[in-house]
Amino acid sequence: MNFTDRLHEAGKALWHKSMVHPFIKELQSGELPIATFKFYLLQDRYYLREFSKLHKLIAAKTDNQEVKEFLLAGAQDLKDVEISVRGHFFEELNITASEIAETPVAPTAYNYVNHMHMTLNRSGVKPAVAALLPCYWLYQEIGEKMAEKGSPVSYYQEWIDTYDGEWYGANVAKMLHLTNSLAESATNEELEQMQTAFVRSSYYELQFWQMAYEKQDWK
Ligand SMILES: Cc1ncc(CN)c(N)n1
Repeated sequence: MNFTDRLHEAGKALWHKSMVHPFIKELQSGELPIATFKFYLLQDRYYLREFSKLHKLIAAKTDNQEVKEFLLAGAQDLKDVEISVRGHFFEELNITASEIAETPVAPTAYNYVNHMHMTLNRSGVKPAVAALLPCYWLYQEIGEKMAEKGSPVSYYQEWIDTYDGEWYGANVAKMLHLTNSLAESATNEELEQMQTAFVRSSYYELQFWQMAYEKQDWK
């Protein structure tokens, strides 16, 4: 059993709740209000930028050349592909620069990002890499599942396609490989910290849909 199989098992119940969350169900059926999708995109813009920065921060802290190279390439890839696909959504959905500037980060997006920074600062590289993993892996599972039926709304279909493609799958495979190779040299305490970080990120992935669904604010 790979270490990532153990992680998958630990996150399974939370991942299932993500799969059946109304945000995902309605994205698939096409019933999700565009305003809810826009809210998600605005919060995810903040998230993806921080996620890309985290790749660089973790890369700066590791001596493992393979991990460093993948994280630096991953940070660039996020900008070139996922963030740029989102830029295209922003144009098509008329999300203006002032709308972006005036949108405060919502509590869950803020907490999720803080959790990853905290994991890196308190527990180091191995748990921090495990904290990044659900972002890659859960979206691949959701994208593949949703691609079986597709969505009648073109924006939603485009969103699904991002996570069902070859490029995305190759990055997930690489992240799984790196996590397993880091786990091989980890102490039991580090393995526990990796699992905790993975489960907490899985929790925040679930909360992220809910945040968008209820357009969460600080009130
Ligand atoms: C919150 C979140 N998690 C995961 C992904 C997919 N990389 C994303 N765009 N946003």
